[in-house]
Amino acid sequence: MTTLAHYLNNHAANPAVSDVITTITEVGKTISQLLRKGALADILGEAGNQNVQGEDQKKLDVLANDLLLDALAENKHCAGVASEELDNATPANADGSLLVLFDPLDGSSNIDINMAVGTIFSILPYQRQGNESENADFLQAGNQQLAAGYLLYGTSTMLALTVDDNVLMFSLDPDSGDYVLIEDNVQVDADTSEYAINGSNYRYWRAPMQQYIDELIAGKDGVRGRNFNTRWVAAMVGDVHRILCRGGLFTYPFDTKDINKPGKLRLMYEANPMSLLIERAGGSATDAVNRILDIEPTDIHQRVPVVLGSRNEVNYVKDLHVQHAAK
Ligand SMILES: O=P(O)(O)OC[C@H]1O[C@](O)(COP(=O)(O)O)[C@@H](O)[C@@H]1O
Ligand SMILES: [Mg+2]
Ligand SMILES: [Mg+2]
Repeated sequence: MTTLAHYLNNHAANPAVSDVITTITEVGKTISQLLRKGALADILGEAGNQNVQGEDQKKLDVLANDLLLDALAENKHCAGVASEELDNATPANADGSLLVLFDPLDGSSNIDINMAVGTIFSILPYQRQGNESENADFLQAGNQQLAAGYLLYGTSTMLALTVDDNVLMFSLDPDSGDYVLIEDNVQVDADTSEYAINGSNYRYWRAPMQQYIDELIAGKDGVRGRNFNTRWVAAMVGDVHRILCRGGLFTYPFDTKDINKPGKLRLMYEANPMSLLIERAGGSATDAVNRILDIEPTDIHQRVPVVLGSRNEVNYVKDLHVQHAAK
């Protein structure tokens, strides 16, 4: 049996990165325990505030954010954190060599209905050690990430982690409190017949995305010549986890529902970490055309359209977008 602690001590290259991963995953245990208690822990419902993005915060969004913030402030390697729930990045230890970004609670609309939620994290190098970190320090492309992953609080708690080019899956043993390695070198199938999208936004999508979904719905009677199946967890962690387990395509595409939001998902603490996991597992991650990991960020909370998963299917979507642009 290989535990996360054993793996990080014996196989991971960067001890500072390992230490920060340990801090995040320890907080994950606390969040997991709170979720198991559910309503009995008074963690459900609204917090009564909005975050910087104008979204109503749930109690658990705030709680998970505070737990991560407090724990990372104590970690000497962490120079600063940026979070979905914080207006600006918060400096931690000026001598730290790492910056940590997180979505403390992904899938907030699932909290109150006892469905899967998660925590997504990304670790970047900090270049200006000895100074207090600020927003600009975080504005690095996703290809600079040193490690990334998510905790999925589902029927069991799982950790998907990418570090040193490897993608690993761990399961939290509730008895021992250890994350136990269940899969090394996770790979995503290149082909799939399963896709995830919030179809209620159809009328707001661009023509190539509408065409793509029309083709999938036509199934064996259309140009694709085979049937496709829809799955939608309403938490990106859940949908990406399914893709790491059995392939698939996940998209939250560009839409015109709100002209101020060119996509729902956030680049720095949702799309980038998930893209690193998916690419390292042999899949693809794009904004429909461009590689997400090469996007140069301009804002820690910027949004981006996301199309990721099995690479032949992601390429199919990209080709449709390129063809439409050439018309
Ligand atoms: O409400 P919708 O349109 O189904 O959107 C669901 C998407 O929004 C998100 O919940 C956004 O994340 P947060 O819950 O962290 O804001 C994604 O995880 C998920 O894929
Ligand atoms: Mg999220
Ligand atoms: Mg969130």
